[in-house]
Amino acid sequence: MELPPGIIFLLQRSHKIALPPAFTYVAARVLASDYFYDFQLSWWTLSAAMLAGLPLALTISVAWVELSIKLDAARRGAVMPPRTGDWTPGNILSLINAMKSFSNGYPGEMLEKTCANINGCLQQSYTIRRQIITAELEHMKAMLATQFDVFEKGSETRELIYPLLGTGVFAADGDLWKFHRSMTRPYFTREHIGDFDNFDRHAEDAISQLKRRLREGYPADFQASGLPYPYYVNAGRAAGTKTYEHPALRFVNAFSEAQMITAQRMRFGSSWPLQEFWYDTMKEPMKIVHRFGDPIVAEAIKRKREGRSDLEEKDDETLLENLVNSTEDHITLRDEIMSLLVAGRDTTASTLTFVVYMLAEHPERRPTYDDFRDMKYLRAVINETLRLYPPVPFNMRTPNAPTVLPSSPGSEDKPIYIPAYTRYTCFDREDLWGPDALEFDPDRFLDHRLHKYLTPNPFIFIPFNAGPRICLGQQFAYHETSFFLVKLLQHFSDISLATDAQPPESRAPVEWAEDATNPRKQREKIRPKSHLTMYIQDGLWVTMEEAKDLQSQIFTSEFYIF
Ligand code: HEM
Repeated sequence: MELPPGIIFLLQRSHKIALPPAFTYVAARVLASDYFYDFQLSWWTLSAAMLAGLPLALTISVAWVELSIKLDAARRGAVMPPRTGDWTPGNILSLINAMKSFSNGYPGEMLEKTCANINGCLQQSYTIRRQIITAELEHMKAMLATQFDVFEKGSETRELIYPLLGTGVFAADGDLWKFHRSMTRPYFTREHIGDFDNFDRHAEDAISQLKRRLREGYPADFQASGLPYPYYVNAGRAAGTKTYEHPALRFVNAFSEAQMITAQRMRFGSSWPLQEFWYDTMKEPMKIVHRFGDPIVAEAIKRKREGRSDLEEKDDETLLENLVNSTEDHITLRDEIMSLLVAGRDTTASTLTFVVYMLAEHPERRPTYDDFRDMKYLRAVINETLRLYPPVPFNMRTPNAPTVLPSSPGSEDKPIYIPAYTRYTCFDREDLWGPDALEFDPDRFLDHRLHKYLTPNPFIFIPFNAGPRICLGQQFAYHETSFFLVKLLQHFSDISLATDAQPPESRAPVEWAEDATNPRKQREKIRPKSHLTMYIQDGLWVTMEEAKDLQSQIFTSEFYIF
């Protein structure tokens, strides 16, 4: 029998919970002995003292940690970042607003406002868990590159991600991370990331599905797999009838659900079992995920053992076939594939979805046939979309030892002391990108603005991260995204949003359009959301006109220039 998560959580901490009352009890008995003072406590007083023991011990241990942090910071000539999160009425209100903003607000807005107010870096500790949030580029640089060995993913992240991704490359640190990275890297050769036949097969399939749906006279959800019908069509169907029930789609839905739960757990940290006290909500979705994935992994191992291969050339090798060359361990392979699915599938899907959204909203910015000849403009369109809608919108690190980061505006030129650390990504800041930072304008990656803002300050644009843990699939992602977009624009001449097909609860709230303080939010037609990656709530519904004449074949060797 398996115990519920909440009970396991309490049992694991039972010694810590039981120790203070036990200590109080033993102390009372000792004091009550003849040897000491024969100091008798009534049963009620003793019970009250035992109950008070736990909060008292907690308070003493928090005060002790605070004191040692202060002393260590002073010893290093550093200061702590300004603090929010004490239980004052104003802060409680802002905590409630932050929680509301998470479910209903504009993504990142709360953090952006907070960071703008504090002008750099702050610590937040509403519970005994401390987070440090920063908008300082120098801090990001230190964390991702110059102090890479100190800033790890950390054991808490590992524990939270484990049910979804096991020990795969994403959550691993140290030697395990090196092992996973070196196991995965060989796939990203020029031959594989430029395997256009593979891209072509999938692009053709997606485009023919889109055409089929559009020819039926319905808008299509560009973000979804399996192309659902608009909500108003489904509403007319008998209850319980599903548009599709393909095993791959059940896998996709279960995988998304598991990512949502993981993101939710990351908000609570290691105390997540208190939220899911009686039932582990990951169980069901992960059963479906593994039921779909396990036979595929098992088959790849079997084929390797039997020495079978249908491959005509090594370039045709799939990622899994490549990974099997490094290990035949089922769980390691499964973990790696899961990690690469989150890393590679959802991020590129997110990029493509938001590019199509931007193309629908900015028809004047659509790349033309001539732009394809020189792929620079297409790349600028992709980069501009990544800037405004980064598929990995936030990131976290935990230092494996106390450390200091460079000073920030509020720290009087003193370094910032870091006992634990979180970073967040800020790609649309006017102080970093200029007064038009909130506009969609791919030219900023091509004209004088490139040299003015990005060239001297490369850390203002890190959608793929930076340093030793930089995204392994960056070039693959650019190739795949560019190839698909070129193909899409060959087949469709016009893209428009079909906002009426967007389920009402996922349309951009009316208040957004009225918020004159944020022109970007004012213009938004969809609701951007994020679990581990960014997505559009309930999909991106579009109509597209089929091009009269298919644009001529344009894939030349220039494509390899990236
Ligand atoms: C536009 C698409 C993509 C974006 C924006 C993106 C972004 C990122 C980011 C921000 C990270 C760092 C995550 C962290 O530190 O926690 C990362 C890591 C990674 N990405 Fe990507 N990625 C994309 C596509 C891909 C693709 C297509 C693949 C593979 C097929 C891939 C494979 C990886 C891997 C293996 C890592 C882990 C690297 C490590 O920890 O050493 N990514 N990616």
